[in-house]
Amino acid sequence: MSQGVFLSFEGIDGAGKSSHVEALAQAFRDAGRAVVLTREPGGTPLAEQLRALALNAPMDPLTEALLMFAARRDHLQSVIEPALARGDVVLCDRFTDATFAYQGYGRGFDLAVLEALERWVQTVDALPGALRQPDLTIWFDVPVAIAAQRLAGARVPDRFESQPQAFFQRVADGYAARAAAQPQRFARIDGAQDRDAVRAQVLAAVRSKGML
Ligand SMILES: Nc1ncnc2c1ncn2[C@@H]1O[C@H](COP(=O)(O)OP(=O)(O)O)[C@@H](O)[C@H]1O
Ligand SMILES: Cc1cn([C@H]2C[C@H](O)[C@@H](COP(=O)(O)OP(=O)(O)O)O2)c(=O)[nH]c1=O
Repeated sequence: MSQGVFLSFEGIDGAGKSSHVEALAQAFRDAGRAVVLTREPGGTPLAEQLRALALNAPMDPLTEALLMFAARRDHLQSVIEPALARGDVVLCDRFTDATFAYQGYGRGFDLAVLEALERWVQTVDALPGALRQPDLTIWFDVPVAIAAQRLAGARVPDRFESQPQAFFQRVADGYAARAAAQPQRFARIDGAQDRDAVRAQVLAAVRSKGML
């Protein structure tokens, strides 16, 4: 049986990540792997309900962080852990780095509290003494102005997408800080390139880790 693989995709809104998750899923399927394509917040019926609240209802930063982690716990227990136990490839559009980047750096919420919640939520039976983390995080790094340009007119903005560029600059700085702190887990993609170049860079990053 193959070993389970857990990949997450991160970046500010409009960075272009969602456009590439499906292409990568197909590459894994072509290589004979079973793929679970999922997203956060969301990925289970309960977590999708929490997503709708988190993205649309006004709330304070602690409530927002708790909803993100509540959704994550359900998602881990119901979808991600069973998939990894089966040996599947899990491709997750955002994971905990998004909580640090958006709630922590973007909203200015206490990073130590987020770390405590992360410990509670990502402690799983399969990993005694360790936390569940992605094996690889594909980080789409794009200047804030380019991401805003891509989003303009593309869809109706939610509570996050309607934030000012200064918010997204803090979120982007948050991703950069996390990537610098854990360089072995992050693959930085230059998301300002055209789609074909971005796709090639994503595939190369995954191949260089021996996952494909
Ligand atoms: N490399 C790219 N160049 C130009 N536009 C892009 C590129 N990648 C995605 N887009 C467009 O930018 C918008 C946001 O892309 P999306 O994949 O939804 O971003 P995200 O999931 O990171 O928010 C979409 O309209 C998409 O078609
Ligand atoms: C997972 C997660 C997402 N978010 C935000 C980032 C995005 O603005 C939003 C939804 O993410 P996403 O699914 O990437 O949005 P879209 O499909 O519209 O591109 O939720 C957080 O603030 N914290 C989190 O922990």
